[in-house]
Amino acid sequence: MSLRILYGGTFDPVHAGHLAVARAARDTFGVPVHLLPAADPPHRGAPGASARDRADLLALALAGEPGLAVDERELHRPGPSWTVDTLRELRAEAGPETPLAWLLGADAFRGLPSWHEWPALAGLAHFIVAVRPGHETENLPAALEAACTGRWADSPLALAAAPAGRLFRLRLPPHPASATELRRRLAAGEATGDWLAPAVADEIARRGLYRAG
Ligand SMILES: Nc1ncnc2c1ncn2[C@@H]1O[C@H](COP(=O)(O)OP(=O)(O)OP(=O)(O)O)[C@@H](O)[C@H]1O
Ligand SMILES: O=C(O)c1ccc[n+]([C@@H]2O[C@H](COP(=O)([O-])O)[C@@H](O)[C@H]2O)c1
Repeated sequence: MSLRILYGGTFDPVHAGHLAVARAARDTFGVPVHLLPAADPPHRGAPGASARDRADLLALALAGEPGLAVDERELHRPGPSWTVDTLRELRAEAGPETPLAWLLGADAFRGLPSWHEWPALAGLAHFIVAVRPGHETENLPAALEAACTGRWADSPLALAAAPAGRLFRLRLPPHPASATELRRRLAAGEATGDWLAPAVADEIARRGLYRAG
């Protein structure tokens, strides 16, 4: 059974760094990547745009991109969008043998021990960790280092060969885009350069999103 890659995020808004990570995973593993906007993202304040707006912008960013698709399942579940719940849902649909992988940036990965029911995660999926400027995938916090020992895979093939429990470092040219910086620029009326897809920038302006006050 082929690997299914899931890429969760707040996507507030989706930017060129997200797209670079999703494309690199698609091309490295040769399978589609499903992007899941978090309705009520845990461990952070309320997003600057509604879940509906963020999901719509994500769909615009992915239009015409082969092998990248939006999965809105977290928008249909009340309460915090815990990843463990999403993975349990996906595991129930896919069955016990299908390899599942959760894709995330190195900054999010370092925070994994604070995630809801984090010891259960490795039994549900692999983790694919994308490089991000300023965030190492080495020298991990002790609890995470202990949980990762012996699980790092050198080849993408290792993830297709087991349903869950392995880790893979996704190498790509580090991309500096950040949604926090984008929201600041949008609120200040500053140029956003090439961090936003043109259709996304147009729709943000049309809906009046991320304006100051
Ligand atoms: N430039 C980037 N390079 C690598 N990974 C990234 C990059 N931007 C975001 N990610 C990863 O994508 C996922 C979703 O990120 P998120 O939507 O929180 O974007 P963000 O730019 O980190 O936003 P914010 O500044 O609001 O925290 C996370 O796993 C994050 O680590
Ligand atoms: O389940 C958790 O406890 C948890 C804690 C922090 C982040 N996450 C998920 O990790 C993904 C990236 O989060 P963020 O905040 O960097 O956009 C997104 O899908 C979040 O729902 C999940």
